[in-house]
Amino acid sequence: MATETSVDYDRTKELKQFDDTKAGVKGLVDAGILNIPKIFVRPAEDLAADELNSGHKNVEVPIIDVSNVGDSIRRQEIVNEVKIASGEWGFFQVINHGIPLSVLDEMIEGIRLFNEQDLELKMELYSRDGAKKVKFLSNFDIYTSKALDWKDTLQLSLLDFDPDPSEMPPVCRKSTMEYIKHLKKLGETLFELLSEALGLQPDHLNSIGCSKGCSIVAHYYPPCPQPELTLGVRKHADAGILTVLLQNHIGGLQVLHDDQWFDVHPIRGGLVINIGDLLQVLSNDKFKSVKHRAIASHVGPRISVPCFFSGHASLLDKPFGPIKDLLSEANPPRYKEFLLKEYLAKFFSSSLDDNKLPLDYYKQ
Ligand SMILES: O=C(O)CCC(=O)C(=O)O
Ligand SMILES: [Fe+2]
Repeated sequence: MATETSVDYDRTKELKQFDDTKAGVKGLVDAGILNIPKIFVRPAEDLAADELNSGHKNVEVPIIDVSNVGDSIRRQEIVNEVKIASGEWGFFQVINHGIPLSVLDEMIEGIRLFNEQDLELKMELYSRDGAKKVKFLSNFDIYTSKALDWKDTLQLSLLDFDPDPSEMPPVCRKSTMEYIKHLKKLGETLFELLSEALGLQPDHLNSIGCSKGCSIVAHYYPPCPQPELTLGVRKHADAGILTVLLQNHIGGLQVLHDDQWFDVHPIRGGLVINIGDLLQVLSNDKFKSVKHRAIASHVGPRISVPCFFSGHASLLDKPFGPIKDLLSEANPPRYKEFLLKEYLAKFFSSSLDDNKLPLDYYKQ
């Protein structure tokens, strides 16, 4: 018992020392470390378990070409592809979605510049304050996780998709504002397609507020000297409604499908879309929120910019559960109704390592 306490104490101290630098993982790499600190090393049993199910390569996460989505025949085909991908994989990539390549490239470049600017400027934003709309940090669950992830994050909460530009970090302000404008439109299109894929009116998910608010969580994964000992992001499912993820060319995102990890290969100009826990609930399990992770790598930086659509703030106090129009005697609700604010509080107070997901509390 005494030993356990002293081990815990040392770990807590190390975590705090790392946190206090406010320099994140990039700070470690800039200092020239050759061995990753212990706080990033995954438990031996997790490392061993990975050996069993790595690397099935001959099947790809579905790629959906959404050009001509306004053409009624093509739209039906796209809706069908979205339905199959959302039900079987929980993941797909979209291409020809209408966001110009220059906007995507500049968004990634803005995040690179943010992370590579003078440390003093980044440190000013380093915070764990949940109320802050713009903040920089490493590992949101730093003090509760089994091992830290090899990444730093810039978090931007965009309630109503209408941020005040002056709150954005200057170095990525213009690129982010431009990207957000396009993202809002793409979000609405995706929620239309997903509504149709569920057999609902096209505006159903938009009209309940699904596309009305999001958080952009831009990750910067520095090159890692011992990538086999850690991860970029641990295995988890996304807690929101829908995630739209932009990534640079490095790769590393993997999806769990049939108990195997599959790489999500970066496609230039493509965006990765995945169903979050809340859309699994809304769809009464027709769509799957699937576990995924990002591996660490000797090469980098990898940059990824997930946008988590989590709905309009007005949803927070209303009962949330499977969409009533989808329910019948043959398809009874698989979740009891809950309040989104309670669900989110559960998510943010737990760690990505927790076996019991917030969603499990409401399963019936
Ligand atoms: O960086 C990635 O590709 C994945 C990030 C992710 O899954 C997350 O932030 O929830
Ligand atoms: Fe995720």
